[in-house]
Amino acid sequence: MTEAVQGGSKGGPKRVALIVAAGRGYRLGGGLPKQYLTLGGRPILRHCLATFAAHPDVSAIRVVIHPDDRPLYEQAARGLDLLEPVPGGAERQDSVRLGLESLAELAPDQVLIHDAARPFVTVGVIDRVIAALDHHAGAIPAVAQADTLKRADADGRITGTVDRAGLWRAQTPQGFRFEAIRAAHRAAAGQALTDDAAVLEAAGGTVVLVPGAEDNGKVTTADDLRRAEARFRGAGEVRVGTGFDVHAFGPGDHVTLGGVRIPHTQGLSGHSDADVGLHALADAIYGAIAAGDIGRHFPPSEARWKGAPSDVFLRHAGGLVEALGGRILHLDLTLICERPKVGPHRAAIAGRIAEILGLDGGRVAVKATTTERLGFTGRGEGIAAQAAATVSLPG
Ligand SMILES: Nc1ccn([C@@H]2O[C@H](COP(=O)(O)OP(=O)(O)OP(=O)(O)O)[C@@H](O)[C@H]2O)c(=O)n1
Ligand SMILES: C[C@](O)(CO)[C@H](O)COP(=O)(O)O
Repeated sequence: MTEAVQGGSKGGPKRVALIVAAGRGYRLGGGLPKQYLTLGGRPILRHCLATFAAHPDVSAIRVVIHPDDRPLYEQAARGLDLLEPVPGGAERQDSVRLGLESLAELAPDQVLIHDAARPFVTVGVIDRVIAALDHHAGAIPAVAQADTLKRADADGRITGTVDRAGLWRAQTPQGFRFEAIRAAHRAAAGQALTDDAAVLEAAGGTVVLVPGAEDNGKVTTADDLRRAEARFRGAGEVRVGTGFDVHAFGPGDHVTLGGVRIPHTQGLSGHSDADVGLHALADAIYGAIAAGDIGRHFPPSEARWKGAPSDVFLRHAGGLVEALGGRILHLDLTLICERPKVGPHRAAIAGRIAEILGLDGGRVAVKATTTERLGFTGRGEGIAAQAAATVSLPG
């Protein structure tokens, strides 16, 4: 992604997600910082990155990392379109401040500050924070305190019962008008505040609560990690989707199939790069998660998709699966044409598809067939593609 930030897909404010991932995870213990531990087959950090990356109203994402974690970060961010990460500081508050300073040159209107250690953030929670920012300088998701609260001394003897009325547990993403929170963080440096709402409050700003989600908990202790892992062991389901697409031949000297440029005596005509293979695959993935089709997400009526490389569409479909906490288990693509000959390019196509989606090569099958000179593909009028996507979703 370029270092210039546009508004969301519907226009409107430039809104950047700032993910803080520079902590060491001392309370959880173990070798690897918790945000890089594997949960459901992916690093914990990857889960929230996928959700923000799939959100249409988030223009860009920056992650704040510990300098020692660069290789771990690269692995977790593989295939996602993110801003260059920046180094964090000793405390969360320092990491947020440094992240905000790094964003200043992009001049966003709003920022959503999120803990990498909250993997189960949902589009719904993000939407509620964003909606509140229309009317307020700051908004955070929170859940009401449901248990009776006790105060105790160092020996565990109760010294009082705290009235829980009006008490809420703060979550992230915490959303703010950018300049307000940046100025507040500068002013609060050295004050040791545990969330960004407290930083804006200290500067006299008003922050409102929106409904959070019990599932949007932070992985802090080994128990939290066990609970998070249990979610993925639950009764998940496997879904299969199919996709089909056709593009007609037109003038040109190459076709793009499965993300690979193949020299040919004609091109394929279409609004985008007419990559019939990637279109069929994207539709198969959308189908598996009942998320509409490629035309709904990327309407041909919109000029910005003219000539677009189709890996954008495929990555988007894969991102939606990730945002649901799911995984693509297998893709099977069949290209149907007399010419060009697909065989010599099959491995390159499979490799490119796996690269776009961050999959192991063994999870992508590419096949080709002719129609024995019958029908429109047989007459050499165009190329057709059909695809199947097998996807697992958490229970
Ligand atoms: N210096 C720090 C400390 C924390 N964080 C991030 O802030 C989030 C919430 O912090 P917390 O759960 O306290 O994480 P850790 O600081 O890693 O945990 P611990 O206090 O147990 O070491 C995490 O995503 C963490 O990576 C950060 O970016 N920089
Ligand atoms: C910001 C936060 O996630 C709000 O609940 C939380 O305060 C950060 O974690 P920490 O454990 O307090 O550092």
